[in-house]
Amino acid sequence: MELLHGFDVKMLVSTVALIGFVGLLVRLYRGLVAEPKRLRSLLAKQGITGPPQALLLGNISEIKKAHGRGGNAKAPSSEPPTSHNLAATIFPFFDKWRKQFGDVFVFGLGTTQILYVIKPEAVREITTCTSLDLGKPTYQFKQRGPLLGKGILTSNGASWAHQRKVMAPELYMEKVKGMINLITESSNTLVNLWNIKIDAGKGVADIKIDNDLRSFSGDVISRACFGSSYTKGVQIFDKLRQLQEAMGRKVFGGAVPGMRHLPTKSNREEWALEKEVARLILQLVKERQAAGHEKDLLQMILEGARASDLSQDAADSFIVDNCKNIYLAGYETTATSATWCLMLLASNQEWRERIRAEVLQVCQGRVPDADMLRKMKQLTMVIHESLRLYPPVTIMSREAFKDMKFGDIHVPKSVNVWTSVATIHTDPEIWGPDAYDFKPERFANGITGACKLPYLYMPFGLGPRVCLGQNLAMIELKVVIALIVTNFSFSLSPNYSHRPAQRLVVEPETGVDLLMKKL
Ligand code: HEM
Repeated sequence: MELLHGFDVKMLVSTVALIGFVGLLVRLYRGLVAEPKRLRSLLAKQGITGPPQALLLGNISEIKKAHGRGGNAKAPSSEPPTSHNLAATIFPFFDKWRKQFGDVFVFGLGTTQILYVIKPEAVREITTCTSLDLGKPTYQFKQRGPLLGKGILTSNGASWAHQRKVMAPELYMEKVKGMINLITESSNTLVNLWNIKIDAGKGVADIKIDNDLRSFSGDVISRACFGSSYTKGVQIFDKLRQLQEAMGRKVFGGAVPGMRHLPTKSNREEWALEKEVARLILQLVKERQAAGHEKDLLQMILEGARASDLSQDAADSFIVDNCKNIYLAGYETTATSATWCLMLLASNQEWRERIRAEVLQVCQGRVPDADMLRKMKQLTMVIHESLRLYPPVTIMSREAFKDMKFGDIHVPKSVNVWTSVATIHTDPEIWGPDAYDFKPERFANGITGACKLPYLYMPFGLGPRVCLGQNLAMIELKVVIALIVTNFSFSLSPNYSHRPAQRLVVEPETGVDLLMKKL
C-alpha cells in the first residue's frame, strides 16, 4: 500500500510536470510563431512587410550585431560630433530596413510585433492620440519591472490618468520657477567642484563631465522630489542608479520570455536592489508622516495615494513606484542632455562666445531668475538644437490595446508602434540639407520657424503623454549651462571619442572629456 501510494505520487508529479511542460510549449508556440504570423498576415494585407520573424529571438541578433554586446556602439564614429547622423549610428538596422521596406514596416522583437512608422501624418496621429486604448507598451513594464514598477511611465488607462493628475501641478511652470534657487545651488556645487579640479591641475583640467552632471541632476531631482529630506533622497537615487546600471547591462535581454524570473546572478542582484530601494523610500515616508506636512513632489504623491482608496500594500507601491519613475524620467535625461549640449558647445567657439555674452549681458552679475532665463534666447536656441541632434529618448513607443486606425494604417490589437525620434529629428526632407549640422540659428524664430512640420520636433514627446518635467528640465539646463559658460573656458579634450550609444537614453559611451580653465 505504502509502495503503491509512493508510485501514485510519483505518477501524479510526472503527469503534472508533463502537462506544465506541454502548456509551456504551446504558449511559446503561440507567442513566438502563431500570433506573429497572424499579425503579420493582417499587416501584409495592407502592403506592410518587414524583415522575417526569426523563430526564437525575433531580430534581436540583428540588433546586437549592429550594436555590439549589450546594445552599445562598437567603434568611435567617423563623423564629426557637430555634423552627425545619430540615427544611422545607433539604429543602422532601421535605416537598412527603411530602405528595403519603406516608411512603415513591421519587425519582431521577441514575442512582440513592432510597427515602425516614420510617415509624418501617421506619426502625428499616433503621438497625439488621446484614446486610452493606445498606451505605453506592456512589454516595457515586463522588461524593466524592477526599475519602473507600475508608476506613471509604464501605466495606462485610469491608473495613469490618476497619477498624472496627482503629479502634474507640482511641475507646472509656476512651481518650477520656485525651484530656480535650489537649481542654482546645485549648479554652484558643480562649479565649485570643477574649480577644485582646475586648481589641482594648476590652471587647466581634463574633466570627464558625465558623472558630475549626473550628480548635479540627481541633486536637483532629490531636492525637488524630497524637499528637506533630500540627503536621504540622494541615498535612494544612488541605489536606483545601481539598479539601472544592473538592468542597463541587458537592454534587450528582457525580451526573452521568462528570463527575468530565473534566479540568475544578475536577476538576484536586481531583486535585492529593488527591495532595498522600496525599504528606503517607505522608511522616509514614515519619518515624513511623523514630522508633519511639507509641500514637495513626495507630499503630492503621498496625498495622491491616500486619496485613491488603495489598500496599504497598493498605496505603498503607488508611492515607491512613482518616486522611482520621477527619478528615472528626470535624472539621466537631464544629465545627458547637458552633457551633449556642452560637448557641442566645446566643439563650437562661436556659439560658446555668443551665449556667454548673452548670459553676462542679461544677468549683470546677478543670480539668474525666471525673467532673466526667459530672456536668454540664444541659450534656448542652443539647447533646442542640442536636443534635436541628440534627443535622450530616441524611440516613442505605444501599444494598441484594441484594433486601431491611424490615417490609412490599420494597427491590429497588441501590435506596438515605434517612431524613431532620432531619424525624424535629422530628416533632410523636414529640416533641409544641413539637417545633421549643429546650427542653433535654425531656431531663431522658434520651433515653428526651424522646420516644415514643427510637430515633428519632439525631444519631450507629444500629446497626452508629453514629458511632465519639461519645464523643470529646460530651467535646469539653462541655469547649469549659463553658469558653466560664464565660469569656464572649455574645449573638447583629445581624449574625447565620439561614440553615442543607445542605453536607457542615448549616452556618450566613453563619456565627454573637456579641457577646462577658469575664466
Ligand atoms: C532633458 C530632459 C528630459 C527629456 C528629454 C525628457 C523626455 C521625455 C519623453 C520623450 C517622455 C515620453 C513621452 C512619450 O512617451 O510620449 C517623457 C515622459 C515623462 N517625463 Fe520627461 N524628459 C526630461 C526630463 C524630465 C524631468 C526633469 C522630469 C521630472 C521631474 C520628467 C518627468 C517625466 C514624466 C513623469 C513622464 C511621463 C509622462 C506620462 O507618461 O504621462 N522628465 N519625458
